[in-house]
Amino acid sequence: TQKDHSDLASFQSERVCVFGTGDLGRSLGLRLLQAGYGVVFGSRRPHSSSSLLPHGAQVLGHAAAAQSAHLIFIAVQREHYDFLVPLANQLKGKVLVDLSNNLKKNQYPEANAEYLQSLVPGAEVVKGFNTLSAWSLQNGPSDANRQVYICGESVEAKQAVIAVAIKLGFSALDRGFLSVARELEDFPLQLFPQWRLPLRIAIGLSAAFFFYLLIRDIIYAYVTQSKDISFRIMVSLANKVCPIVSLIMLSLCYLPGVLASFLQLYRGTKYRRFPDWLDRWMLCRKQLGLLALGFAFLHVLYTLIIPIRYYVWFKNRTTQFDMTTAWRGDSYLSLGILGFGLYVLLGITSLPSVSNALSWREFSFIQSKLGHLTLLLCTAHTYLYGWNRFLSSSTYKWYTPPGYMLCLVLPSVVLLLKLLLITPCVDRTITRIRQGWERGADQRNPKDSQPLIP
Ligand SMILES: NC(=O)C1=CN([C@@H]2O[C@H](COP(=O)(O)OP(=O)(O)OC[C@H]3O[C@@H](n4cnc5c(N)ncnc54)[C@H](OP(=O)(O)O)[C@@H]3O)[C@@H](O)[C@H]2O)C=CC1
Ligand SMILES: [Cu+2]
Repeated sequence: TQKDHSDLASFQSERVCVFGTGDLGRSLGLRLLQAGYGVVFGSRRPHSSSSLLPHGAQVLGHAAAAQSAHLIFIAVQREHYDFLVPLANQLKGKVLVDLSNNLKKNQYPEANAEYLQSLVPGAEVVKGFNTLSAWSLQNGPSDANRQVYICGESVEAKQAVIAVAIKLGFSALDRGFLSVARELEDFPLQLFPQWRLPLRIAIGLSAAFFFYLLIRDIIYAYVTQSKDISFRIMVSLANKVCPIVSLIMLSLCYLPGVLASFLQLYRGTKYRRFPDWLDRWMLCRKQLGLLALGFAFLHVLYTLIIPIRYYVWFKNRTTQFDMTTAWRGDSYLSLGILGFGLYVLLGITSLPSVSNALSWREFSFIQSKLGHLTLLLCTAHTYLYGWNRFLSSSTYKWYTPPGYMLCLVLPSVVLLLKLLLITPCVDRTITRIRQGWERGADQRNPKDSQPLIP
């Protein structure tokens, strides 16, 4: 008869339950049906449910739906979770998958999944799938969106959820116990976390140098000589800000490594953690470097358009050709080009797909040796530029270039420190420290030789 027939059908395909018939519930139900699962929706109004529900799914009240499956996806906002409390009996021993996200970080004292577990202590709560969107679920997993993260206390419950995820075409990563849920709930809210500090530095430096140069070059000229050269803001000023910020950020990218080496040298051991600020700084070196590359790129573009500018074309002067100036001008341009070429190489090798193909030694050769060489070339390029500009020009006074000198201090310091580090005797000591051969460390305190950072 009819009933036997439907029982047989449900016996063949494993049944999964979805609470909530909203956007996410419907998309998830559709994917589950397509993957060959039987889907039972649990809804507050099972009889007046919308026509949007995927074809082939059953809709029941929450209690009845819960009894029909072992695995229940909770596609309902956290605010409404208390409807589950009266269902405690039906939910006993079931696996509840918490899919929920919050609108902002630390919106609630405990993670949504932990809250759910406290409401329904008899069930096994698994956090997961919350990094997907309803939209991507409907379209099926794409390359960029294949990974789902799960966590929970019970291994069996997680296994059951992972099996479903794999059948839906995702790869699931078990992140551990339910205490990780908060971290998973923060994932969708993250906004370029490693980029935040480098971006702030870039914006801060750009703004500072922009206003400094605005006052120094344009307002100063206007006040003292009542000369209006405000048009220079667009290209000349931008083309000063870009290389300055780029050079400083490149130095900031190499400074922490140098500082870390000196710290190890001073402490005489590698078995102690770096201070927090240094750790954080080391972790955003890649972003600092890439932003520096971006500014260098802008500087190149701005420089390339100089010959087609009206202003340059207009003051097409005819003076005596000076060989020395020509040499100096060409060398500084050439150094800039070489520096930029290496800069681009550094940027390319920092891409995960490229750096994965390099051995550790190749990677550190490029990022450290060639990196410092890049810094050296760019610094030399800047020095030569200044020499051309200030020393050989009669219109400039000795006090003209403080802004320019300012941006040279940092790279020069980094390079000098690096030079000190690669002198043979210091280098040998550092190698000894890094290989863990410390003077009598084992005799002093055996614990000293236990690495703190595994
Ligand atoms: N939409 C998305 O792309 C994603 C959503 N999520 C999470 O999934 C959850 C659901 O999101 P979404 O589907 O977009 O939300 P919707 O508002 O579209 O749907 C929520 C559903 O929950 C049910 N519901 C609402 N109020 C109550 C209540 N008081 N008691 C019981 N059930 C109720 C309703 O189903 P019914 O009327 O059938 O009872 C409703 O359709 C949220 O926690 C969200 O953070 C996570 C990742 C992505
Ligand atoms: Cu330059």
